[in-house]
Amino acid sequence: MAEEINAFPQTLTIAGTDSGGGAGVMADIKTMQERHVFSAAVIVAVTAQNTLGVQDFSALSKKLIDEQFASVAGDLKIRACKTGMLADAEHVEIVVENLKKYDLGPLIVDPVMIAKGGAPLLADDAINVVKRDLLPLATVVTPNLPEAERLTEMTIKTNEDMQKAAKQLRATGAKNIMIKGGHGDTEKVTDYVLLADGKEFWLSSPRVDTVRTHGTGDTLSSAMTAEIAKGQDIESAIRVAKDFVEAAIRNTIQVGRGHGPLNHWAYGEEHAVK
Ligand SMILES: Nc1ncnc2c1ncn2[C@@H]1O[C@H](COP(=O)(O)OP(=O)(O)O)[C@@H](O)[C@H]1O
Ligand SMILES: Cc1ncc(COP(=O)(O)OP(=O)(O)O)c(N)n1
Repeated sequence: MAEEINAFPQTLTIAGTDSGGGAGVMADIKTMQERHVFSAAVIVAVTAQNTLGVQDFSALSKKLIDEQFASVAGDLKIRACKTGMLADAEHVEIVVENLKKYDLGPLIVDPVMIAKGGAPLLADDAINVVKRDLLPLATVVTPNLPEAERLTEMTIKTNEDMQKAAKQLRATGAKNIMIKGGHGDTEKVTDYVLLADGKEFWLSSPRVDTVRTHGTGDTLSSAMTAEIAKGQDIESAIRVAKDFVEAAIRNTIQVGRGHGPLNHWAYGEEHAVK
């Protein structure tokens, strides 16, 4: 019997690299591997980065980015994709063009703007381009609190503010919204989800007292992408992703002297059949 070509669930991350291994494409691929999907990558930018900060970065040429999209789309069957660091307005446009050109499945947009150490990973003038051109393509958008504030031009302090911001983000055309509460200072971290059908829910877990939170957003959005590629509905994918990142933060690994990376094995080990 002939084997079905491309039957195995395949995902694509469209993002920047992290030489320190904790965030960006590196966190995405580790997460997707742990969630048992195959992951391809279109590199938009290369960063010189470690747990202490971002020392430098450079975005790739349009030609090389277009060629990466063509190579991936010309061979693999991508069932879900995600975006991360997109650097500037020009590169957001390049990515949008390619997302419209190829069928890469549902799109999860992690609107990465600033690294934990404070380095900007998206130029200020790109924020409007993200809102206008990228968010309308998004199946899910996953801003953290500062990103949601920039995208909505709102101050977000309360649960009601999160609900209001999510509604405003839905008006951009993004279908499902998850506002992440990692940057708050409450005892519990609470994320807010507003689904396309109007259903809303909160995901709350104890705040882990650690500085080792480098790549949390990447890990969450990659786990979500993987579950969607396997055919899970959006709500289930979001819930698995939250549990996955929570286990990865809670089961600290000692790597680096600053904002250390997560433990991408943790969820798998906690859920292993013994
Ligand atoms: N200290 C923490 N303890 C537990 N969960 C956290 C912690 N920090 C972040 N999270 C969770 O990690 C995920 C990513 O959130 P966040 O850190 O806000 O995103 P980003 O990495 O994009 O800044 C969210 O689900 C959030 O609730
Ligand atoms: C190359 C690259 N992409 C994304 C990020 C930001 O990752 P995130 O998950 O938001 O984690 P922190 O930077 O907040 O730790 C990055 N640093 N580098």
